[in-house]
Amino acid sequence: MLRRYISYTTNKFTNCRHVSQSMLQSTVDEKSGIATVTMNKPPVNSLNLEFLEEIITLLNKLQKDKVRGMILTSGLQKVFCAGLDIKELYKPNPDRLTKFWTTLQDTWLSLYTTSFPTVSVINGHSPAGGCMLAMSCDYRVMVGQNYRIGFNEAKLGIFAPKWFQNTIIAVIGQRKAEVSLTTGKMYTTDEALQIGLVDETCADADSALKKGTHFLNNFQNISPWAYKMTKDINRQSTIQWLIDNKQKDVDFTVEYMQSPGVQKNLELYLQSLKSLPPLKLISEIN
Ligand SMILES: CC/C=C\C/C=C\CCC/C=C/CC(=O)SCCNC(=O)CCNC(=O)[C@H](O)C(C)(C)COP(=O)(O)OP(=O)(O)OC[C@H]1O[C@@H](n2cnc3c(N)ncnc32)[C@H](O)[C@@H]1OP(=O)(O)O
Repeated sequence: MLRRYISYTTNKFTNCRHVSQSMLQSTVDEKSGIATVTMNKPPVNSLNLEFLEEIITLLNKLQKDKVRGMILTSGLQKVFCAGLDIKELYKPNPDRLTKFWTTLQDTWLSLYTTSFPTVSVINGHSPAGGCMLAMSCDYRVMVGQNYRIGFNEAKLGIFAPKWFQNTIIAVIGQRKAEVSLTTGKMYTTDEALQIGLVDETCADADSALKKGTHFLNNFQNISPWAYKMTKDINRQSTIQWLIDNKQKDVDFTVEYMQSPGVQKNLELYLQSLKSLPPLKLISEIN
């Protein structure tokens, strides 16, 4: 297990509080109370067990600190988040896979039900679980024209669980979600804006952070209680479904992922990741 550490410092010149874990950096602006959380797990911010555990720990901390909002972004050059770490799914140890999937459910529950508003600034490619991370925030701003976003699970020969699909339906609607999930299409920034996968686009990361802050400022005069109750009621059926079916979802996934057909598909996909030239894969799957 990676050595993990958390440190808290306050910078007296910028009035920002920094929380640094090994794969996540968080800076809270003292004046606005907005936390900027930067994912930094090279090469591609893939979601493995330890990374998910860090995300949950940080969300709990931000909740305890009563931040007013959070912006989630990436510190990497061209990837927001490459989705689930495929190494957690390929030739898995059943005990670890059980823990991984349970932690994934808990991460989603924590992020989807935060007591503070959340924005993702998508400053790089964002396939599958990476797109889901963005969908689980309240608002999305995508940067530039060079990146792709979408749900390419079908291209890996796997499918997204019900709670995952319902989260997408809540954002883009049933029909678009079905087409998007069954075709595995990866969208350009403009296409993503057009189908409602993202709320705004802009040329550079700085402007995207400003747009994110602008969205969070909408809540300055909204009671945190009214915000949280409204969000809970809106998202209740999907959240409740997962709470009621957590164990079933884990048992099914652990069995399904270990089946020979799924393992063969993942093996072929991992090989294609290695053999294709940089970024070819994402463009191939458009
Ligand atoms: C709150 C919870 C949120 C969400 C989750 C909820 C539910 C999830 C349930 C649904 C299931 C989802 C399934 C998935 O997410 S599977 C993952 C799908 N991801 C992909 O298909 C991305 C594949 N990667 C790429 O297309 C490119 O790597 C990318 C465009 C991202 C970056 O290209 P670049 O040229 O910059 O880098 P590469 O040379 O391709 O990669 C560098 C090394 O990283 C390895 N890699 C890439 N992606 C992954 C990954 N997802 N998992 C593990 N490893 C990955 C790649 O193999 C390279 O490795 P080395 O060759 O250097 O060893």
